[in-house]
Amino acid sequence: MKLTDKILNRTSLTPFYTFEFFPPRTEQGFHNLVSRIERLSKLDPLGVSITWGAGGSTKDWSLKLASICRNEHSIDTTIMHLTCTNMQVGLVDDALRAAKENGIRNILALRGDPPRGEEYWIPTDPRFTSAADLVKYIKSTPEFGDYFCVGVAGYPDGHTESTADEDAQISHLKAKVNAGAEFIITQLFYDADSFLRWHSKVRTAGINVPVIPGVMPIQSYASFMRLTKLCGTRVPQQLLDQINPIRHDDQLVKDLGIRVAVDIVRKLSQNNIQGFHFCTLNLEKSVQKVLEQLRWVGVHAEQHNMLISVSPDHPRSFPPELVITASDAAASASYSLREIHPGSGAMNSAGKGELTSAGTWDEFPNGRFGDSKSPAFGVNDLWDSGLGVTRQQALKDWGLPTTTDDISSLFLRYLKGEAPSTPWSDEPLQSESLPITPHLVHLNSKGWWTVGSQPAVDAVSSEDETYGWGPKGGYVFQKAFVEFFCTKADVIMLQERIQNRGQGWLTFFAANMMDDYMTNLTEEGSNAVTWGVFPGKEISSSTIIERDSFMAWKDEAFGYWTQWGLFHPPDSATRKLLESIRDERWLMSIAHHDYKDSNALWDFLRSE
Ligand SMILES: Cc1cc2nc3c(=O)[nH]c(=O)nc-3n(C[C@H](O)[C@H](O)[C@H](O)COP(=O)(O)OP(=O)(O)OC[C@H]3O[C@@H](n4cnc5c(N)ncnc54)[C@H](O)[C@@H]3O)c2cc1C
Ligand SMILES: NC(=O)c1ccc[n+]([C@@H]2O[C@H](COP(=O)([O-])OP(=O)(O)OC[C@H]3O[C@@H](n4cnc5c(N)ncnc54)[C@H](O)[C@@H]3O)[C@@H](O)[C@H]2O)c1
Repeated sequence: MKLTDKILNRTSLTPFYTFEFFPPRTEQGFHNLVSRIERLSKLDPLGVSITWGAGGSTKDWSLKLASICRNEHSIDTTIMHLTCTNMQVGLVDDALRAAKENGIRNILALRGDPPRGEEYWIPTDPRFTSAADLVKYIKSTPEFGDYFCVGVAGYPDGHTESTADEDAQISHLKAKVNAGAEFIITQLFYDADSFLRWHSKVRTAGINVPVIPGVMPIQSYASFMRLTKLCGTRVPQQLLDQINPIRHDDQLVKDLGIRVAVDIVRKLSQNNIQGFHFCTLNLEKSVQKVLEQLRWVGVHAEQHNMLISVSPDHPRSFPPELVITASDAAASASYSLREIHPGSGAMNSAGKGELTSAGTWDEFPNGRFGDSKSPAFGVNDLWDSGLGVTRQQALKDWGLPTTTDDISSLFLRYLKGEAPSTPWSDEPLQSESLPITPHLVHLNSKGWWTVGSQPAVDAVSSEDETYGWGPKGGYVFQKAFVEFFCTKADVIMLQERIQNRGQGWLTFFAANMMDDYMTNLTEEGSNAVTWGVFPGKEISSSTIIERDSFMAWKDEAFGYWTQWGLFHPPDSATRKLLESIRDERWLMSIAHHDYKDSNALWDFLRSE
């Protein structure tokens, strides 16, 4: 069903809400997301939306997920995001056709990555340079025009790239509506007053289609800081003052995130905003809590709904498992660090409290890269926008390498703080890396280009400024690991040394672009390399290195060589170098399990 029809046909005055999901990185994550969406559909969202990886990078998974929502979970209002720039010729039509064949009637029409100029030399569809082009195209193509309800994005805090003032940006939004857009979903924001001011300007400008504000309950300090930066969202000082002192306590951060989302939604709904778009980050607990606290789901919702329904004959009904009692509410008020992994049986248990127990297994860990089975695994940005830098920035920061020594030199400059980033590390080294920096310098000097690492840590306070995470009063542990690109000969040499001299302390994964793979772990082998022990909780592992997560990450890691190369002409020495490295090198991850010996990994790697 078209979203606009669904909005028009509503009888309840309770605001509506939609949930946004992205296609997970791993098959297990995908499978778990499907169950998650099924559970969340019981919260009675008006619809769900599925993001589209930049340039079509997730096209098959986005379509599959949208189709499952529409056809298996009977979420008749499924919105598929679709970007148009940097898409290969024909992909827009293919995607629209596939959506139509699967009964998906709503498209969020987006521009996507900034259009690439000729300098990129890849064949992309020249018809599309902005979202307005896509809206016009859908609406003017007989095959699609009437079938799809088309929405566009709005930016209450302004668009990151735009230098235009607010009025000009609102005129641009109006141009998208004039082109045929029927609803607007907004970018995330955390200043409700500022949103209301922007919204009233939007209405004054004559934009009358539904405007659905994007709300993201904060899930972790790191993802909040990263995503607000990427989206150009202004974070009010008051919120920074609240979150900064608790940033090491994941539980308190999640609780704050729920409170902030509830406050924003409450304020907006008191000011006649009729619907909300929740960015779930593929997690379910926070959104569920927000809706409970607003009393839009649960036993209160029925009372609330009865009170404000337009027609008392048609109150919104809720499935019995969502009707929570006072004791359930008390139990769910405190989160459990318990990891209920899929397959343990808990995922399938139906009935009262189902959402609470089945949905929490991956709330924590939310550490460095989490659990590959989690639908939320590997979320670095919301739509896979890749390197996230402009060509000018890439040239400025990473130069024009033509030899492998130039590459080593970039990595060394990064480690010394002289280069702000590498394609694999968009932020400067974290303070935890300082004690191991000389070792990293040594590895990079010999052409083992490191992309990630951590030092060994033995029972440091969970409140420690550098290493701490999780609730207060706990202790955290880390095994040393390092991940780097090297030659196949290096992988074979290290494999032999690990086997002959590692005394069982070292495990590794290595793979190349073509999925050739080596490890000394068994098929099911898994390494928890970061864990914490907290009062009254089970042990929590926040970083696990295992086959699936490594293989998902290595695809991304090799993809960055390709994306870096695209900044340079095909015949250039730089492009050729980057592509040959991508095609020939391996990515290797080595962990040392003796976390009590902080030098063990580094001594091993230095020994000849
Ligand atoms: C709710 C939401 C969902 C999203 N989902 C995805 C997703 O699934 N996948 C993905 O890759 N990205 C997604 N994005 C990100 C989006 O692709 C980027 O923000 C992109 O940079 C801009 O897309 P747009 O559709 O808003 O572009 P446009 O509306 O085309 O605007 C792009 C830029 O050009 C400026 N501009 C263009 N024409 C004019 C004009 N005539 N006058 C003035 N300014 C102009 C705009 O102000 C803006 O700065 C999403 C964003 C939002 C808010
Ligand atoms: N299963 C896996 O093997 C897997 C899966 C996903 C991600 N990853 C790794 O996780 C990293 C991304 O995780 P994150 O977003 O939490 O990263 P992060 O920013 O937290 O960095 C992780 C750690 O690596 C250090 N680091 C950063 N750049 C480095 C470099 N060039 N050399 C050595 N150390 C460096 C940082 O200081 C930090 O201590 C990737 O770089 C990758 O190494 C691994």
